[in-house]
Amino acid sequence: MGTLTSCSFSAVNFRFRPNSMFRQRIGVQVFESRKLRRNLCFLCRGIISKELSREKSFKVSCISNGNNNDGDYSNNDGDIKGNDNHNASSKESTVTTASPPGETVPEERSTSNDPPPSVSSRPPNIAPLGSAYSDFQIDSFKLMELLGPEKVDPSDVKLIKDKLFGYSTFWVTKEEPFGELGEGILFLGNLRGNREDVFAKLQTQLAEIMGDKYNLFMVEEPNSEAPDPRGGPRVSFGLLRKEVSEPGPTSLWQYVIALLLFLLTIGSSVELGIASQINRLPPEVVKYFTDPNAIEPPDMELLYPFVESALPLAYGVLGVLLFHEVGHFLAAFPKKVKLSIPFFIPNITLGSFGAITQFKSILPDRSTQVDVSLAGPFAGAALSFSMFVVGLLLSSNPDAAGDLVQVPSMLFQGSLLLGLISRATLGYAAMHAATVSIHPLVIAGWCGLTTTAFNLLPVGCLDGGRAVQGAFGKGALVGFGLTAYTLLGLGVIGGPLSLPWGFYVLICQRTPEKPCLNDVTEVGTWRKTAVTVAILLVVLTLLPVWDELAEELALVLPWLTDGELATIFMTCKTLHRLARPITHHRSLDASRSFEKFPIPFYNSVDHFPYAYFIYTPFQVIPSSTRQFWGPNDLPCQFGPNSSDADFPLSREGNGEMNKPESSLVSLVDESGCECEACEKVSEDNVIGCPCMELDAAEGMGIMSECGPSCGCGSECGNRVSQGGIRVKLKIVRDVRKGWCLHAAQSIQQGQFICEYAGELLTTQEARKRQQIYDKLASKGNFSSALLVVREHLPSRKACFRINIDTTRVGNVARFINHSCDGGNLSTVLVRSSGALLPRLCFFASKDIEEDEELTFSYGEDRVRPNGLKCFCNSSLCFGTLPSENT
Ligand SMILES: C[S@@+](CC[C@H](N)C(=O)[O-])C[C@H]1O[C@@H](n2cnc3c(N)ncnc32)[C@H](O)[C@@H]1O
Repeated sequence: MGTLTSCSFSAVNFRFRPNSMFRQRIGVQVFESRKLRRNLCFLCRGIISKELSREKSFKVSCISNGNNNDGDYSNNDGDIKGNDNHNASSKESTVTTASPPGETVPEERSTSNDPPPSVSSRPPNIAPLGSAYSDFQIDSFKLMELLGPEKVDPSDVKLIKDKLFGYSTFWVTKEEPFGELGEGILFLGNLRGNREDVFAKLQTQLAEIMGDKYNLFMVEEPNSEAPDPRGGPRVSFGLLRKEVSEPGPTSLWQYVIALLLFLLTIGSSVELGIASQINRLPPEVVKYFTDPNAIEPPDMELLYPFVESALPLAYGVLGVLLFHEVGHFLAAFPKKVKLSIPFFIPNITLGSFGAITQFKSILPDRSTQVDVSLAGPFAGAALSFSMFVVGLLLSSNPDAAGDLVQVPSMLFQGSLLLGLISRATLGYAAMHAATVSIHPLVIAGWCGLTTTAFNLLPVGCLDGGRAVQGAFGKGALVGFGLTAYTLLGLGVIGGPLSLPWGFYVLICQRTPEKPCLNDVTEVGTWRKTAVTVAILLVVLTLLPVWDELAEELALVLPWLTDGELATIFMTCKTLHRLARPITHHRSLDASRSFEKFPIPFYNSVDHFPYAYFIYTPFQVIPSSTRQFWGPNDLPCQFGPNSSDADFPLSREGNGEMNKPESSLVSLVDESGCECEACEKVSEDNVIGCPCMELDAAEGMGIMSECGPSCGCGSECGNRVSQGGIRVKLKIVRDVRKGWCLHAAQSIQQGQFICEYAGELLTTQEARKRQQIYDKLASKGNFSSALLVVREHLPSRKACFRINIDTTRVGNVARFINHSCDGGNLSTVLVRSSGALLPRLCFFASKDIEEDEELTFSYGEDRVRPNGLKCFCNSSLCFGTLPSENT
């Protein structure tokens, strides 16, 4: 975020200066090269400059090998001259400075009569393939010279040495090349006063002598063997042309790119806002987001209704970006440091990775470098942290309940610092549930703080890298940078974003910042402290809670729905590894150990490992509960083997189920049966309800069992359907019908199979749900299991209607498919004495072989003209599945 750089985008200022001799020979190539350069993208410019740099260093090494005495051409001042000119200019740039009395001059300095390589560079005269090759080689060198950045004028060097430096300021003893491509001059020598005072004086005098032509840098003397006698490092002064050392203006197409990136960042921020509402999104969209290969891309119009509610989060993310950039600009303005427009980097996980902002002028000193670098992230972090804390407070405020979104609580384990703050605010219990409801501001703040932390990593020209370079020097940055890269590479910090971020930095932000004008004066203690604290906070923010995470995951994962588990699966390798055994375990027993025998899933046709639903062995009232479904050996205190107090649906020791009997009465439509025939019966007071015949036609038997009002216990022989499933079953995936219930053993005619257990709904709720199910089923990939049972009162004047929905909460009966010939199961309405409501149970209507599919007839009516296609394969198949008006 708001990362400042002058490296990646800095255009090297090249000037074409052909003289007559070369104008004709290389004019075309130069023109082509310049044209090419204009067409290069701004990222490629860096590469080009590196290529030139390599060429340059080769050239310099040739000179140092002693091939500098008889070159054919010279370009001391950047122009191409003949031999004589070369000699003349060589003389011009020769160091003739005499050492003042008493001053020690190193031997190699005092004998330095050769001009510095940057001033008198020339091509080698090796011509192994003859003169043509030699000409070609020389042309290449000259071409590079011509394309290279403009050098310091030798006449100016002489003037500066004569007028600028002296006994009272700095006594020059040697000159060396300076700058990325050796285009400047570095004056080495002895300091004659306080370095800051001398530097200020030299800068003022330089402006007087040369005007605005050059920048003067104060840098540490390279390879100095001893410190300065006045304390601190020995210094030297570098001279660079202004147009070479300062980045060029922002071009039109850079504005265009910045605009495009900004629009993309708005898009990615809105996308983050939509993704944060994962619990509200249509299931097919969630499935597609979590596993894009699993299903066809859903209609993205489905997301339109979520855009509006995504905006607050998007505004939060964009607000942090804005604060960050404003922070940089506010710190840069008083110091007259110019900044470029920000190039925002969109990112779908955080909304944005921040921005790349270029320095458009040389920084005056290292303190300014620290201040401008830290101001952006500090401003962004201040806003992010405020949003984060306010969001956490709103998360436990009942008035804001409507705005909350649910996220897996384990996501808070992704950051040690933010996780601890969240736990302190939301409480231990909330953070240890499977999901936690939070205000979108928490997500915006979290993303802002994470992005800020990433940008404060001490690497290259990220904000953190530049702050470390300013506070502790370039050497320290190398050490910090290597550590940060290693931690990112190993995934120790940054979680799933560590690699994308590492690549982003390597590609766009790896080069350290250029030196400041005064690159020697150290920053004060408080600035060093601020940088150190910032780096510490970065590590604490990006460090996940590994030990605790593993412990938490063991508790949390089995409680997640399949969609949530799939999301976790995709997040990172560790979570993938931890989620895999849960998925495997789920495919082993659909009943979550509630039944006597495990009921496994088998799928050889597609990739679905199991069907997700909440298991209930008996009828229940609708509730938004969560269910443990993972390996039993996990350290979980809420599993199926736990006490009833912990888990309301657990099996009692005697095999009986806890049934919420008393509340079931309210679910019955007390107005009686609302079917047309029954209504007629009530009005006309005619005895005999045609519904009765309908039930008889459906072949539904009625059976009485002992129940709560009987004195007998659970061992009584007249409680066949109350002891749970006693036959081995399995669930097999079929390519056309979806999941199917099969016998995993041979079953005799008349044997009890299972109850049709699920949620008991009011008729109003049943109708509402059926509408939703029909809509989802019409789009494919959805199977509903809502059954309506009508029972007539003995008076025959009315009938009760019971709606059992096993789609979301149910038992294995939800996998029994329809067969037009009635299948091999019969449905029986079982009434237990003392129980208010009957239960729908399945018995084998014929002998069933092992592996045979268990089916029954869903009914005879087909009221919908375009009903779902039936694949029962029976000779009586009607072609479509039965349907009636719910
Ligand atoms: C109670 S569920 C049965 C389990 C379902 N097959 C599953 O995968 O969850 C009823 C749904 O199964 C499918 N189904 C049941 N019997 C079928 C049949 N004979 N042909 C095609 N689909 C059938 C329909 O999608 C129906 O809505």
